[in-house]
Amino acid sequence: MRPVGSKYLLEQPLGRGATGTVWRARQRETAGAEAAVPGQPGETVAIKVLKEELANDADVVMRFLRERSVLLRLTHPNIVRTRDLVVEGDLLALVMDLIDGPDLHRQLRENGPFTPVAAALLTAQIADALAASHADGIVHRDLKPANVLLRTEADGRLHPMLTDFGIARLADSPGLTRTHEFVGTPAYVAPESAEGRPQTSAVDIYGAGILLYELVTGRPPFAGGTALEVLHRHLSEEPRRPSTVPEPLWTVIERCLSKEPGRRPSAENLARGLRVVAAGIGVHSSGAQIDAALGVGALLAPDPAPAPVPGTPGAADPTQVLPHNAGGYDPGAATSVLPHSSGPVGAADATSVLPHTGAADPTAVMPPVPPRPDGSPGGPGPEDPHPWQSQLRAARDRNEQTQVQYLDPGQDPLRRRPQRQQPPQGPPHQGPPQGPPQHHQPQHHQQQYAPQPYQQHPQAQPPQRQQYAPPPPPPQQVQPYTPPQQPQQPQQPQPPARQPREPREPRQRSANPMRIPGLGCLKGCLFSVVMLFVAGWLVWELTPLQDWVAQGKGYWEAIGDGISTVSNWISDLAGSDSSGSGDGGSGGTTSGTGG
Ligand SMILES: Nc1ncnc2c1ncn2[C@@H]1O[C@H](COP(=O)(O)OP(=O)(O)OP(=O)(O)O)[C@@H](O)[C@H]1O
Repeated sequence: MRPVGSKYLLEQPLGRGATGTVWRARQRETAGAEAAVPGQPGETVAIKVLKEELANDADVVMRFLRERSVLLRLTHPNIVRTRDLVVEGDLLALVMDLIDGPDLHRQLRENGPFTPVAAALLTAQIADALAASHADGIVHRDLKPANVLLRTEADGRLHPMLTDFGIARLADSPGLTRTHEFVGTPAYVAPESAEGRPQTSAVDIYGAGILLYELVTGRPPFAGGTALEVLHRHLSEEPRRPSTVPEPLWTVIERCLSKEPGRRPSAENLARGLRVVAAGIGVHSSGAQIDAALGVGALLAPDPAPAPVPGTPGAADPTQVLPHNAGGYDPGAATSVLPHSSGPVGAADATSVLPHTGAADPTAVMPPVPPRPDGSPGGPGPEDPHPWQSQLRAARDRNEQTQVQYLDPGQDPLRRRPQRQQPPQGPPHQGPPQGPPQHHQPQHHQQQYAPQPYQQHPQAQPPQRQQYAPPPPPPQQVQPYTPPQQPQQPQQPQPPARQPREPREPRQRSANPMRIPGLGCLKGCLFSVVMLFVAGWLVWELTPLQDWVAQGKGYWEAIGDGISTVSNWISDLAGSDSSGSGDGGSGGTTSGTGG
């Protein structure tokens, strides 16, 4: 057990993410006034120990200290409370309430999609949490199912709690972004983040829209073979409505996923709209509730003053106390996806950071941008392309290094998620199924909400408690990936031609020289002939065959002679035995006379 400061003891790792490892820990002594929750000795807590790369970055430490008060004051029934922040030597840690329950990502994998009503009500609670944090000027920036923990209430209901608030913000260090390594969750990245445009709290609404879509269908709307393909789809493709999603719920999802941040609803309006939708799509909904749900679009007004994300182009940072960076930080460098260091981490899935070679889930390590030709560390200058564009180029140079695929959760020892059936080796999932009736509808799991098939939607499936089996990948519908236009960019290098296969080593034969593979083979035949030859020679030499042949005897005659010789020899032997027993002294004479 490792101490964290003087007040906490790490007991057991609970899981590992891109920014650090979360531990179950125990409080040793009551924390001081600097902690939001002093706690009691013996109390169990969760502690996120930030990765060394973050802890060793002076800018992150500064930000950690500066934002301490912001993080500690953020309290809401749907937000995991940060109790304390520990800075000790090389260690940065966030002490949180321990939530005994799975995260939403795991819940989805184990139980399949939610019913539309359950998904709407759950997302409404997440929107409540966002509304509270946005009102405080805090943008989450990494909203996804893995960051929603589910606490089981006394009555069995699942209570969602948003976690990892401020982590993206802490990790958004100029020092780290200067190294040009980015980690992100492409499946949940808002178009403006992917493009490096100014970001506001609307990025969280986009994330909520993706999450809501995933809750009802079992998978995010934009997937692809590589992280870059996924990002490109966020920028260029409109999501398609799966037949299982009721119309009013689709109106909400569509507005959240608007490419234009200004069209997305505020978190508060999103929460309200989702509750109206949930009330209007149930089996017991009244006519008025149904009408209200159908008119939900009117409720989804955008936020007139969205909270800006500090450090993104054009965004002011209202909480800025210290100079953003003494080292000439280019804000443009921090605006891609969640910046972070490198390193393969357990997958699972969603936020998982995956090995460069591998592939996995909608989360991947963005490839590091190579240093500049002049050998400098590679920090972007004012004329340089946006980091994401550099990422594009680097990834294409590296060819397939940024591939993302679903990672077998069984390979992730930390998550220990159940095996997810991989779709057969077909094209990656390209969005929701559409068009003609589907034969493989995802099975909804019901949670604690009443199953309420949507009355307006004849195709809505009744929820069933069944083992989740993801639907097979729908037919490919996306155009081949083309990177964004870049007039100033030199011609992108073509991916290297496929290397010819190395010649195989000659096949190794068995080391056993005596092995006869079969009589049909030449070796076996030769060996058999040799054996017969040797056996014949031995018979010729060791038997009286030569004599018989010399005497010109026939075969049967020779056999008869042989038999009589043997029988004589036996009878002589028997005679000598009996005379030997009757007269021991004359035994030798009898034998000699007979001979
Ligand atoms: N307060 C908590 N109580 C109990 N378990 C937690 C708590 N916070 C996180 N966990 C668990 O720890 C694991 C790792 O959490 P973490 O937030 O590091 O992962 P992540 O969200 O996948 O990664 P990322 O850092 O990229 O967001 C998750 O499986 C989560 O369920």
